[in-house]
Amino acid sequence: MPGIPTAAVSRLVTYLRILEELERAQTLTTSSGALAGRAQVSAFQVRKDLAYFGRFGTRGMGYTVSVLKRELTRVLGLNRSWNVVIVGMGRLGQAVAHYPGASEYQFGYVGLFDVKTELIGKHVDVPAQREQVSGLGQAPPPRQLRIEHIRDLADFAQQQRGCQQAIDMGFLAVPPEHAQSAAQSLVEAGIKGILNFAPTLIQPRSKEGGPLQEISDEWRDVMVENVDFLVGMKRLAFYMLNPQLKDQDPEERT
Ligand SMILES: NC(=O)c1ccc[n+]([C@@H]2O[C@H](COP(=O)([O-])OP(=O)(O)OC[C@H]3O[C@@H](n4cnc5c(N)ncnc54)[C@H](O)[C@@H]3O)[C@@H](O)[C@H]2O)c1
Repeated sequence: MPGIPTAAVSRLVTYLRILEELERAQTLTTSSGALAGRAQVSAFQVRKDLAYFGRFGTRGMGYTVSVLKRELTRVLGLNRSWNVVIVGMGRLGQAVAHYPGASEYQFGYVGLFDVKTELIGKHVDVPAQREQVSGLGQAPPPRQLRIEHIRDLADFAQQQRGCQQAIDMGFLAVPPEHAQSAAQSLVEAGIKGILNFAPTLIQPRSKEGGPLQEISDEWRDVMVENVDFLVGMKRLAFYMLNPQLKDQDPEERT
């Protein structure tokens, strides 16, 4: 598959959300025009984004909502479960742990880590993982997880692998000055996906003695996604002051 623009993948998430709303409203079919209207992009853009992954509709007939929803769920990898640990159980870590939305997409918290003595051993309610992606069933009651010390992460990850429950992702919710070392702990524990909430860039470690761009083995294939709501606020401020500069990306024009 050729490289796919990040913006296209973000839009797929938006289309999936729209399809879920359509399904809740018991709408059976939709079209690229209708999806485009709700997603505020062009119909051409919707067709182009979907075409990266295959053919989902019938020309002139549009899309069956349930089929397109199922296909986008599959394309986005949301039809399988993802085991997640949260590193940093301060204000943000606790809020993320409690938020039930992630479990609707099979993101299940399996471990919570921190360094603060007063937090270690504390139990935190996390949402139970849903068996089905449909999100229509009754939410199961929450589970409790114990906050562990970050130095126990590698052993914990190994135990998880031993029972076929390998950790897929780590959510990094530590202060920026600790983000790099916490990311290193995740990577040394064999975790390949990092969702970094700290306002700092995580740098892959280079091979010892090698050139800077030569990534060390444990960092190979590690994916880092940065999440920062302040980026959205700054962009909003810019466009509020410069509304005439708000335009679609060139690739979004029909
Ligand atoms: N992306 C966003 O939109 C967004 C929003 C809010 C906060 N943040 C960022 O998220 C991070 C956390 O914010 P907060 O308000 O929860 O901070 P906080 O101080 O309440 O919590 C941080 C926690 O990380 C722990 N910690 C420090 N070093 C650690 C390590 N090496 N391993 C494990 N745990 C460690 C601390 O003991 C503390 O409990 C900050 O970097 C903040 O800037 C991002």
